[in-house]
Amino acid sequence: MPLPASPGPEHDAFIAWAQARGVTINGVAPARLPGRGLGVVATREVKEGDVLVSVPANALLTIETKHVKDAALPAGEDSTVHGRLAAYLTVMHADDEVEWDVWRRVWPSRESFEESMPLCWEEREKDCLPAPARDHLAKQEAKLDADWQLLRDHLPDPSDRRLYTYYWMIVNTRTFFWDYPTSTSSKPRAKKRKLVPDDCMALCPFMEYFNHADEGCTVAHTKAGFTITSHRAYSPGEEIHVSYGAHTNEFLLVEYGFVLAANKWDDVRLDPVILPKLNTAQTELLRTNGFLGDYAVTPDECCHRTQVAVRALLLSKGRAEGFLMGLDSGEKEQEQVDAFLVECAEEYLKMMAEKEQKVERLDEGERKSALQRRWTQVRQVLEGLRATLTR
Ligand SMILES: C[S@@+](CC[C@H](N)C(=O)[O-])C[C@H]1O[C@@H](n2cnc3c(N)ncnc32)[C@H](O)[C@@H]1O
Repeated sequence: MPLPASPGPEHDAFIAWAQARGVTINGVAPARLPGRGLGVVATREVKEGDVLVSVPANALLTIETKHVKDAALPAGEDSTVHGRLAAYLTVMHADDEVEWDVWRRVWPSRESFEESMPLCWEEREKDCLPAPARDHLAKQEAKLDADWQLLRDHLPDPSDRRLYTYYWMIVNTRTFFWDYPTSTSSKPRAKKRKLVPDDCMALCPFMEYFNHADEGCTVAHTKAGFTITSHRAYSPGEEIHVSYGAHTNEFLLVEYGFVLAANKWDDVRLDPVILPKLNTAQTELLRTNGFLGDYAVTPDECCHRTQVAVRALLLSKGRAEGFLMGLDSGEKEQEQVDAFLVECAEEYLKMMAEKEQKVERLDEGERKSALQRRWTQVRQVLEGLRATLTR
């Protein structure tokens, strides 16, 4: 594979700046990749176990970084790391002197986020998302709104929600999990603070160039900083990924603005057809046992939660409980359960036809293509499942 050209002088300047801060880059470089913005490719033969990138803790941008602390943003209980980092970036937006100016010059534009991220879509476009993605988006909107309400008065323009949203998405899509927030302070033995996982965030120079795949290089961190180590061999010119986590395509669409063509973690949730069928007692049985919702299916199988929910619908409370508690293998009624699941798949296929028509009426562009891709995948999963269960 030919080696790609540098994506531009701003990237060369950023890499030189990062290296001067102790970032090591070994056998990889950023490149422009169709449909994925920038990504990382191998510049030589890479072997499994090669350390490709290392980033020292003092090169990270976290809420412990001195100039972030100096911004003196509210740090009370309700203030999230996500919100504060986004506020810091917003405060610095018009400051040309900021030391990391060269870094933000390699970030995607506001316009490109606004195309890809459902958070910025119009209501009629959001309405075309599958229900579980729409629910996830509502939670994300609530988080953004809480951060915005808490921090807006500390920003240069408290009415510019659009700019704050841009930096909030930068933090959302470009940070790595970092739970040693005090390691950049002068106290090396400082205890690890207890943070909720959502709040363990650091912007990591260069590492953020890596795109996601369902399997990728190993990302590790210690108090000293991060390393990215190859999990397999790569040829020169080949794209190298990290995995952002075991995420479904609907999670990726809402959190990162894309869906993967091949994703071993993907599934379709049957919630929109199963939940409305449950009566109060069935709902209660499932809720009290932690089985309400998230009824995942793939073309080959239905998850245990789905098996439990269908038994709650079809069997007596006692028998459903027996299965739920693992006292009954459930084999006796498996055929009945499978037939019911085929009906659910068919109902979903009928229901989604209406959504697909709505998608067709949207303007051409990235948003419509992402929705079309997702609904095609949903259809393939449901048709595959129907074929498996009627075989
Ligand atoms: C950490 S950044 C990766 C670098 C980014 N592509 C860029 O141009 O700077 C994460 C963003 O990259 C894009 N991305 C990551 N993995 C992708 C993939 N497999 N396919 C398409 N876009 C991807 C999404 O826009 C995501 O929000």
